[in-house]
Amino acid sequence: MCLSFNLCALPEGCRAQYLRNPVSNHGYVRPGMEQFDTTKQELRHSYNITSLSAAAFPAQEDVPQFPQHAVPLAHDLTNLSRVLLQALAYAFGLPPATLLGCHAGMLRSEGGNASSMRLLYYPPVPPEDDARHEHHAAYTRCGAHADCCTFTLLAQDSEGGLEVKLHGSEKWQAVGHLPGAILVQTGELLASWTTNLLPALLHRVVVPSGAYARARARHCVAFFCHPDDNATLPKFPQLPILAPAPPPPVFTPHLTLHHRLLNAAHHLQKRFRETYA
Ligand SMILES: O=C(O)CCC(=O)C(=O)O
Ligand SMILES: [Fe+2]
Repeated sequence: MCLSFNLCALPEGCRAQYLRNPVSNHGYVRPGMEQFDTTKQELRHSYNITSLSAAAFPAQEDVPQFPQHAVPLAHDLTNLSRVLLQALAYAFGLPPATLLGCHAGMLRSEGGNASSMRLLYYPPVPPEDDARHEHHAAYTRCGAHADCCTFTLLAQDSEGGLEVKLHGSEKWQAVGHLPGAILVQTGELLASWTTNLLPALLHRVVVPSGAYARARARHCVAFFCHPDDNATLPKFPQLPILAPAPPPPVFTPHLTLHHRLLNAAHHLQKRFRETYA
């Protein structure tokens, strides 16, 4: 969990060599490079991992033991995703390997699959800004969005701030910390495939109120499970137990894209253009 912090502690010039590659999506994302809420400053550092090859990681002298910690974690989260993909197929009455087959390339060196693991580090809110901006309006940690993937696995520390808006609700609800728990967030592709029977989960990370909490950093690991670029989307049966289908979501800035979705890779590239400066 501290890998992203250790990376952020490096001098700016040193960090620059690890900046995110816009084609592969691999690398360091500094605050401001990726913006979900353009009305606020988003205080977030991230290291996106889309390749597990040794050359893809920060040098040992810059961040000791980076691959030794990150690679096993990435394998664990990939394997957990595989279990969930089979469970999803089972729940929808599809042959168990149907979804696995569409996600065969997760974090494989050959490419052709956009899955990624993100090590997120949210720095403390600087005290001088704290005093200047009343009501904490100028900063947020992560603006509201839904993830553009099949689903996301999220492991957060105990600092708090993650909030979700459940389908059909107008209310943001805090996600509490359960030690060892992994939150599964439905993504836009799953919503599209299931014609919104499993709507994409809107979420955000707010800066907590209270000087003590605001002066503390937050860490999180997210794994974005994506289908293979060339995957043929499976047709999900409309199961009677899940009927009636819910109405289309109220706030879905990106949902209309699904109706003219050519494939998952096109959709993702469009989202990257929208969120990365
Ligand atoms: O830090 C978190 O809890 C959420 C991060 C997130 O939503 C994202 O990176 O897409
Ligand atoms: Fe997200």
